[in-house]
Amino acid sequence: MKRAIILMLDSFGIGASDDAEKFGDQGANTMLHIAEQCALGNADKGRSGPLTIPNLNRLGLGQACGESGGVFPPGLDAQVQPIGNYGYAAEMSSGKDTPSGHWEIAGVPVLFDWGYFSEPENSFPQSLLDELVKRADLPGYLGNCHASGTEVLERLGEEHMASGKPIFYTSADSVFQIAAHEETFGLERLLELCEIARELVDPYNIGRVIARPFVGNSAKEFARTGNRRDLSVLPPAPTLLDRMAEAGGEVVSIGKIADIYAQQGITRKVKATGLEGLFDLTLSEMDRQVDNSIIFTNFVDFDSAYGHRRDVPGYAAALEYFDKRLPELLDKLSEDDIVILTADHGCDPTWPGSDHTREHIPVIFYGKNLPARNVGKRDTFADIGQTIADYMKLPALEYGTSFLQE
Ligand SMILES: O=P(O)(O)O[C@H]1O[C@H](CO)[C@@H](O)[C@H]1O
Ligand SMILES: [Mn+2]
Ligand SMILES: [Mn+2]
Repeated sequence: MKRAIILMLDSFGIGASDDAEKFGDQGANTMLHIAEQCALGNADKGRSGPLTIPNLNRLGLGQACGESGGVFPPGLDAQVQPIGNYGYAAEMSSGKDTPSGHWEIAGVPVLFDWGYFSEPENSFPQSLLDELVKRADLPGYLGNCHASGTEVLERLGEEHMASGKPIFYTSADSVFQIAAHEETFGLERLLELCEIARELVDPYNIGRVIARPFVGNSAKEFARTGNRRDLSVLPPAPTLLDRMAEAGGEVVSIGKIADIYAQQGITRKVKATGLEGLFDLTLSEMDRQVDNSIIFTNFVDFDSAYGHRRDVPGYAAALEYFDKRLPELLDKLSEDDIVILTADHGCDPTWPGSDHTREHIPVIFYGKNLPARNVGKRDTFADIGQTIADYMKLPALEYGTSFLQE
């Protein structure tokens, strides 16, 4: 049995890339800064002490982070001999967003520029808003600004409930986000509204419309639910996932993977909420023992619950939880399975603002028969997809170099 299990730790960057300055992110380093804050005793909420991720470190994560940013993350054992292939990759794509990162990993970098709604206030064109109000028969809208998704709920959630006007907001990413109450506005209605918005933002070249349903009765109680939906444009070319599906293999999407690839190349789709649920589902999908398959999980909480919220102890605790469970997953590997641990961009919780950070991502491959080594700096995330394509004996992708051939 031969499978590639891809564990995408959404936003887990390991050091600013050479072009980070262009994004205002020079010096950002999600992993290093979390480890530093933990080592300093500044992340003792709900957890304590140095960042404890021995299993990830054994695969080569500490070394990869050290090589990427020039500083070995404090608290991790620098003497450990990695058992994985480890390195780091820079992004070729123009943006530091989720689809760009995911598609490039699967061999399809985004070489064009996305459209952005860059004005902090009155962010959306009036004609777009008017059309959306008309087509979706809305009493109006709230927001129309750049915002953090949790702050905007605190600020406008109650007014939304009282008026029935949905909350429109965006960020530094190419997104049109719509927050609405699951019960008072209705989940179905929110999803329909997002479908209309998707059509209307196409001419603006916007990567995603995101439905952000929430529940709760007052500003203090509002909580976003697992019913988030990402309506993405199609990847510009076939990805690793399409290659696998065309070759008759199985491609399992766990979490938001299918949404991010706009359902392309996915043969099976399962969902769960939260780190624990996503981890459990990854294990149960592995238990199905389907030969010639890709099992691809997006662990979104690292990004949405901790990175964007600038929550260092939360991010650290999530990494430690993930690390603790990793041996269960490694125990399920057959002789020919490989596990890939990576990310799609950074979201340094010590960085100003609430946006992503332009960073290198970890490139960690582990398989029982894969000799451990340092694969160094990779010039594109696509090296990950190309290496998987090579390992799974799929036709070569257009971008990326397989490090199995080096
Ligand atoms: O602040 P929240 O709603 O989590 O939004 C974040 O999530 C979006 C998609 O990843 C990003 O564009 C960023 O705006
Ligand atoms: Mn992401
Ligand atoms: Mn994000």
